[in-house]
Amino acid sequence: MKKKAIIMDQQALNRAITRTSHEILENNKGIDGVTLIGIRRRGVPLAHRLAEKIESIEGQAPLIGELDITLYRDDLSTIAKLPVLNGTKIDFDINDKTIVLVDDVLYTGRTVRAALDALLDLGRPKAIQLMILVDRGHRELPIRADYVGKNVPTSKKEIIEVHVTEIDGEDSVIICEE
Ligand SMILES: O=P(O)(O)OC[C@H]1O[C@H](OP(=O)(O)OP(=O)(O)O)[C@H](O)[C@@H]1O
Ligand SMILES: O=c1cc[nH]c(=O)[nH]1
Repeated sequence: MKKKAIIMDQQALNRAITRTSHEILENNKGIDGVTLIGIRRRGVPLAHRLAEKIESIEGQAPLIGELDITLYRDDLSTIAKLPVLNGTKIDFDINDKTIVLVDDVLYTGRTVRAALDALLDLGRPKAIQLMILVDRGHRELPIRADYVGKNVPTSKKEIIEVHVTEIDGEDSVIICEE
């Protein structure tokens, strides 16, 4: 994979978090009953950043959970023989909550579909919304994001790499090509 271009630096990523935090608040008329659930791995630090920003704007922090969707991917058989659901941490009742799912990249939509399955096994939320840092197109399922950090038109040969300080030591979004 050759690095082609940096499409978001730390400042751009921060601005996207700030804007989408405002959009989440505006759309839900505040944060009462709203929870953020990050999809592992990089959706989790992004959910924490949104929660911090929302708290700084609203004076109230939303509850945060983490979802590991390994068991629910529809390409599971190609990933591992004995997969384990090892990282789901949702310490609150999701019934009747508005859940904002958070992930770094939206591509085919299969990860989000799996996340919806995983969540609906845990209860009956009032609504589920989707925040994505980078929407690169090429959907294979009828899924769209409610809040988008940046739309990046891509070819299928390209790859979007999201780096976050908490996991990768820096904040950046890079487009790579074969
Ligand atoms: O819309 P999709 O086609 O499902 O692609 C999007 C997913 O792909 C990436 O995860 P990946 O499975 O590559 O693992 P990673 O999180 O370890 O990078 C990314 O973090 C999204 O969760
Ligand atoms: O380009 C892509 C596609 C799926 N997941 C990623 O992280 N990047």
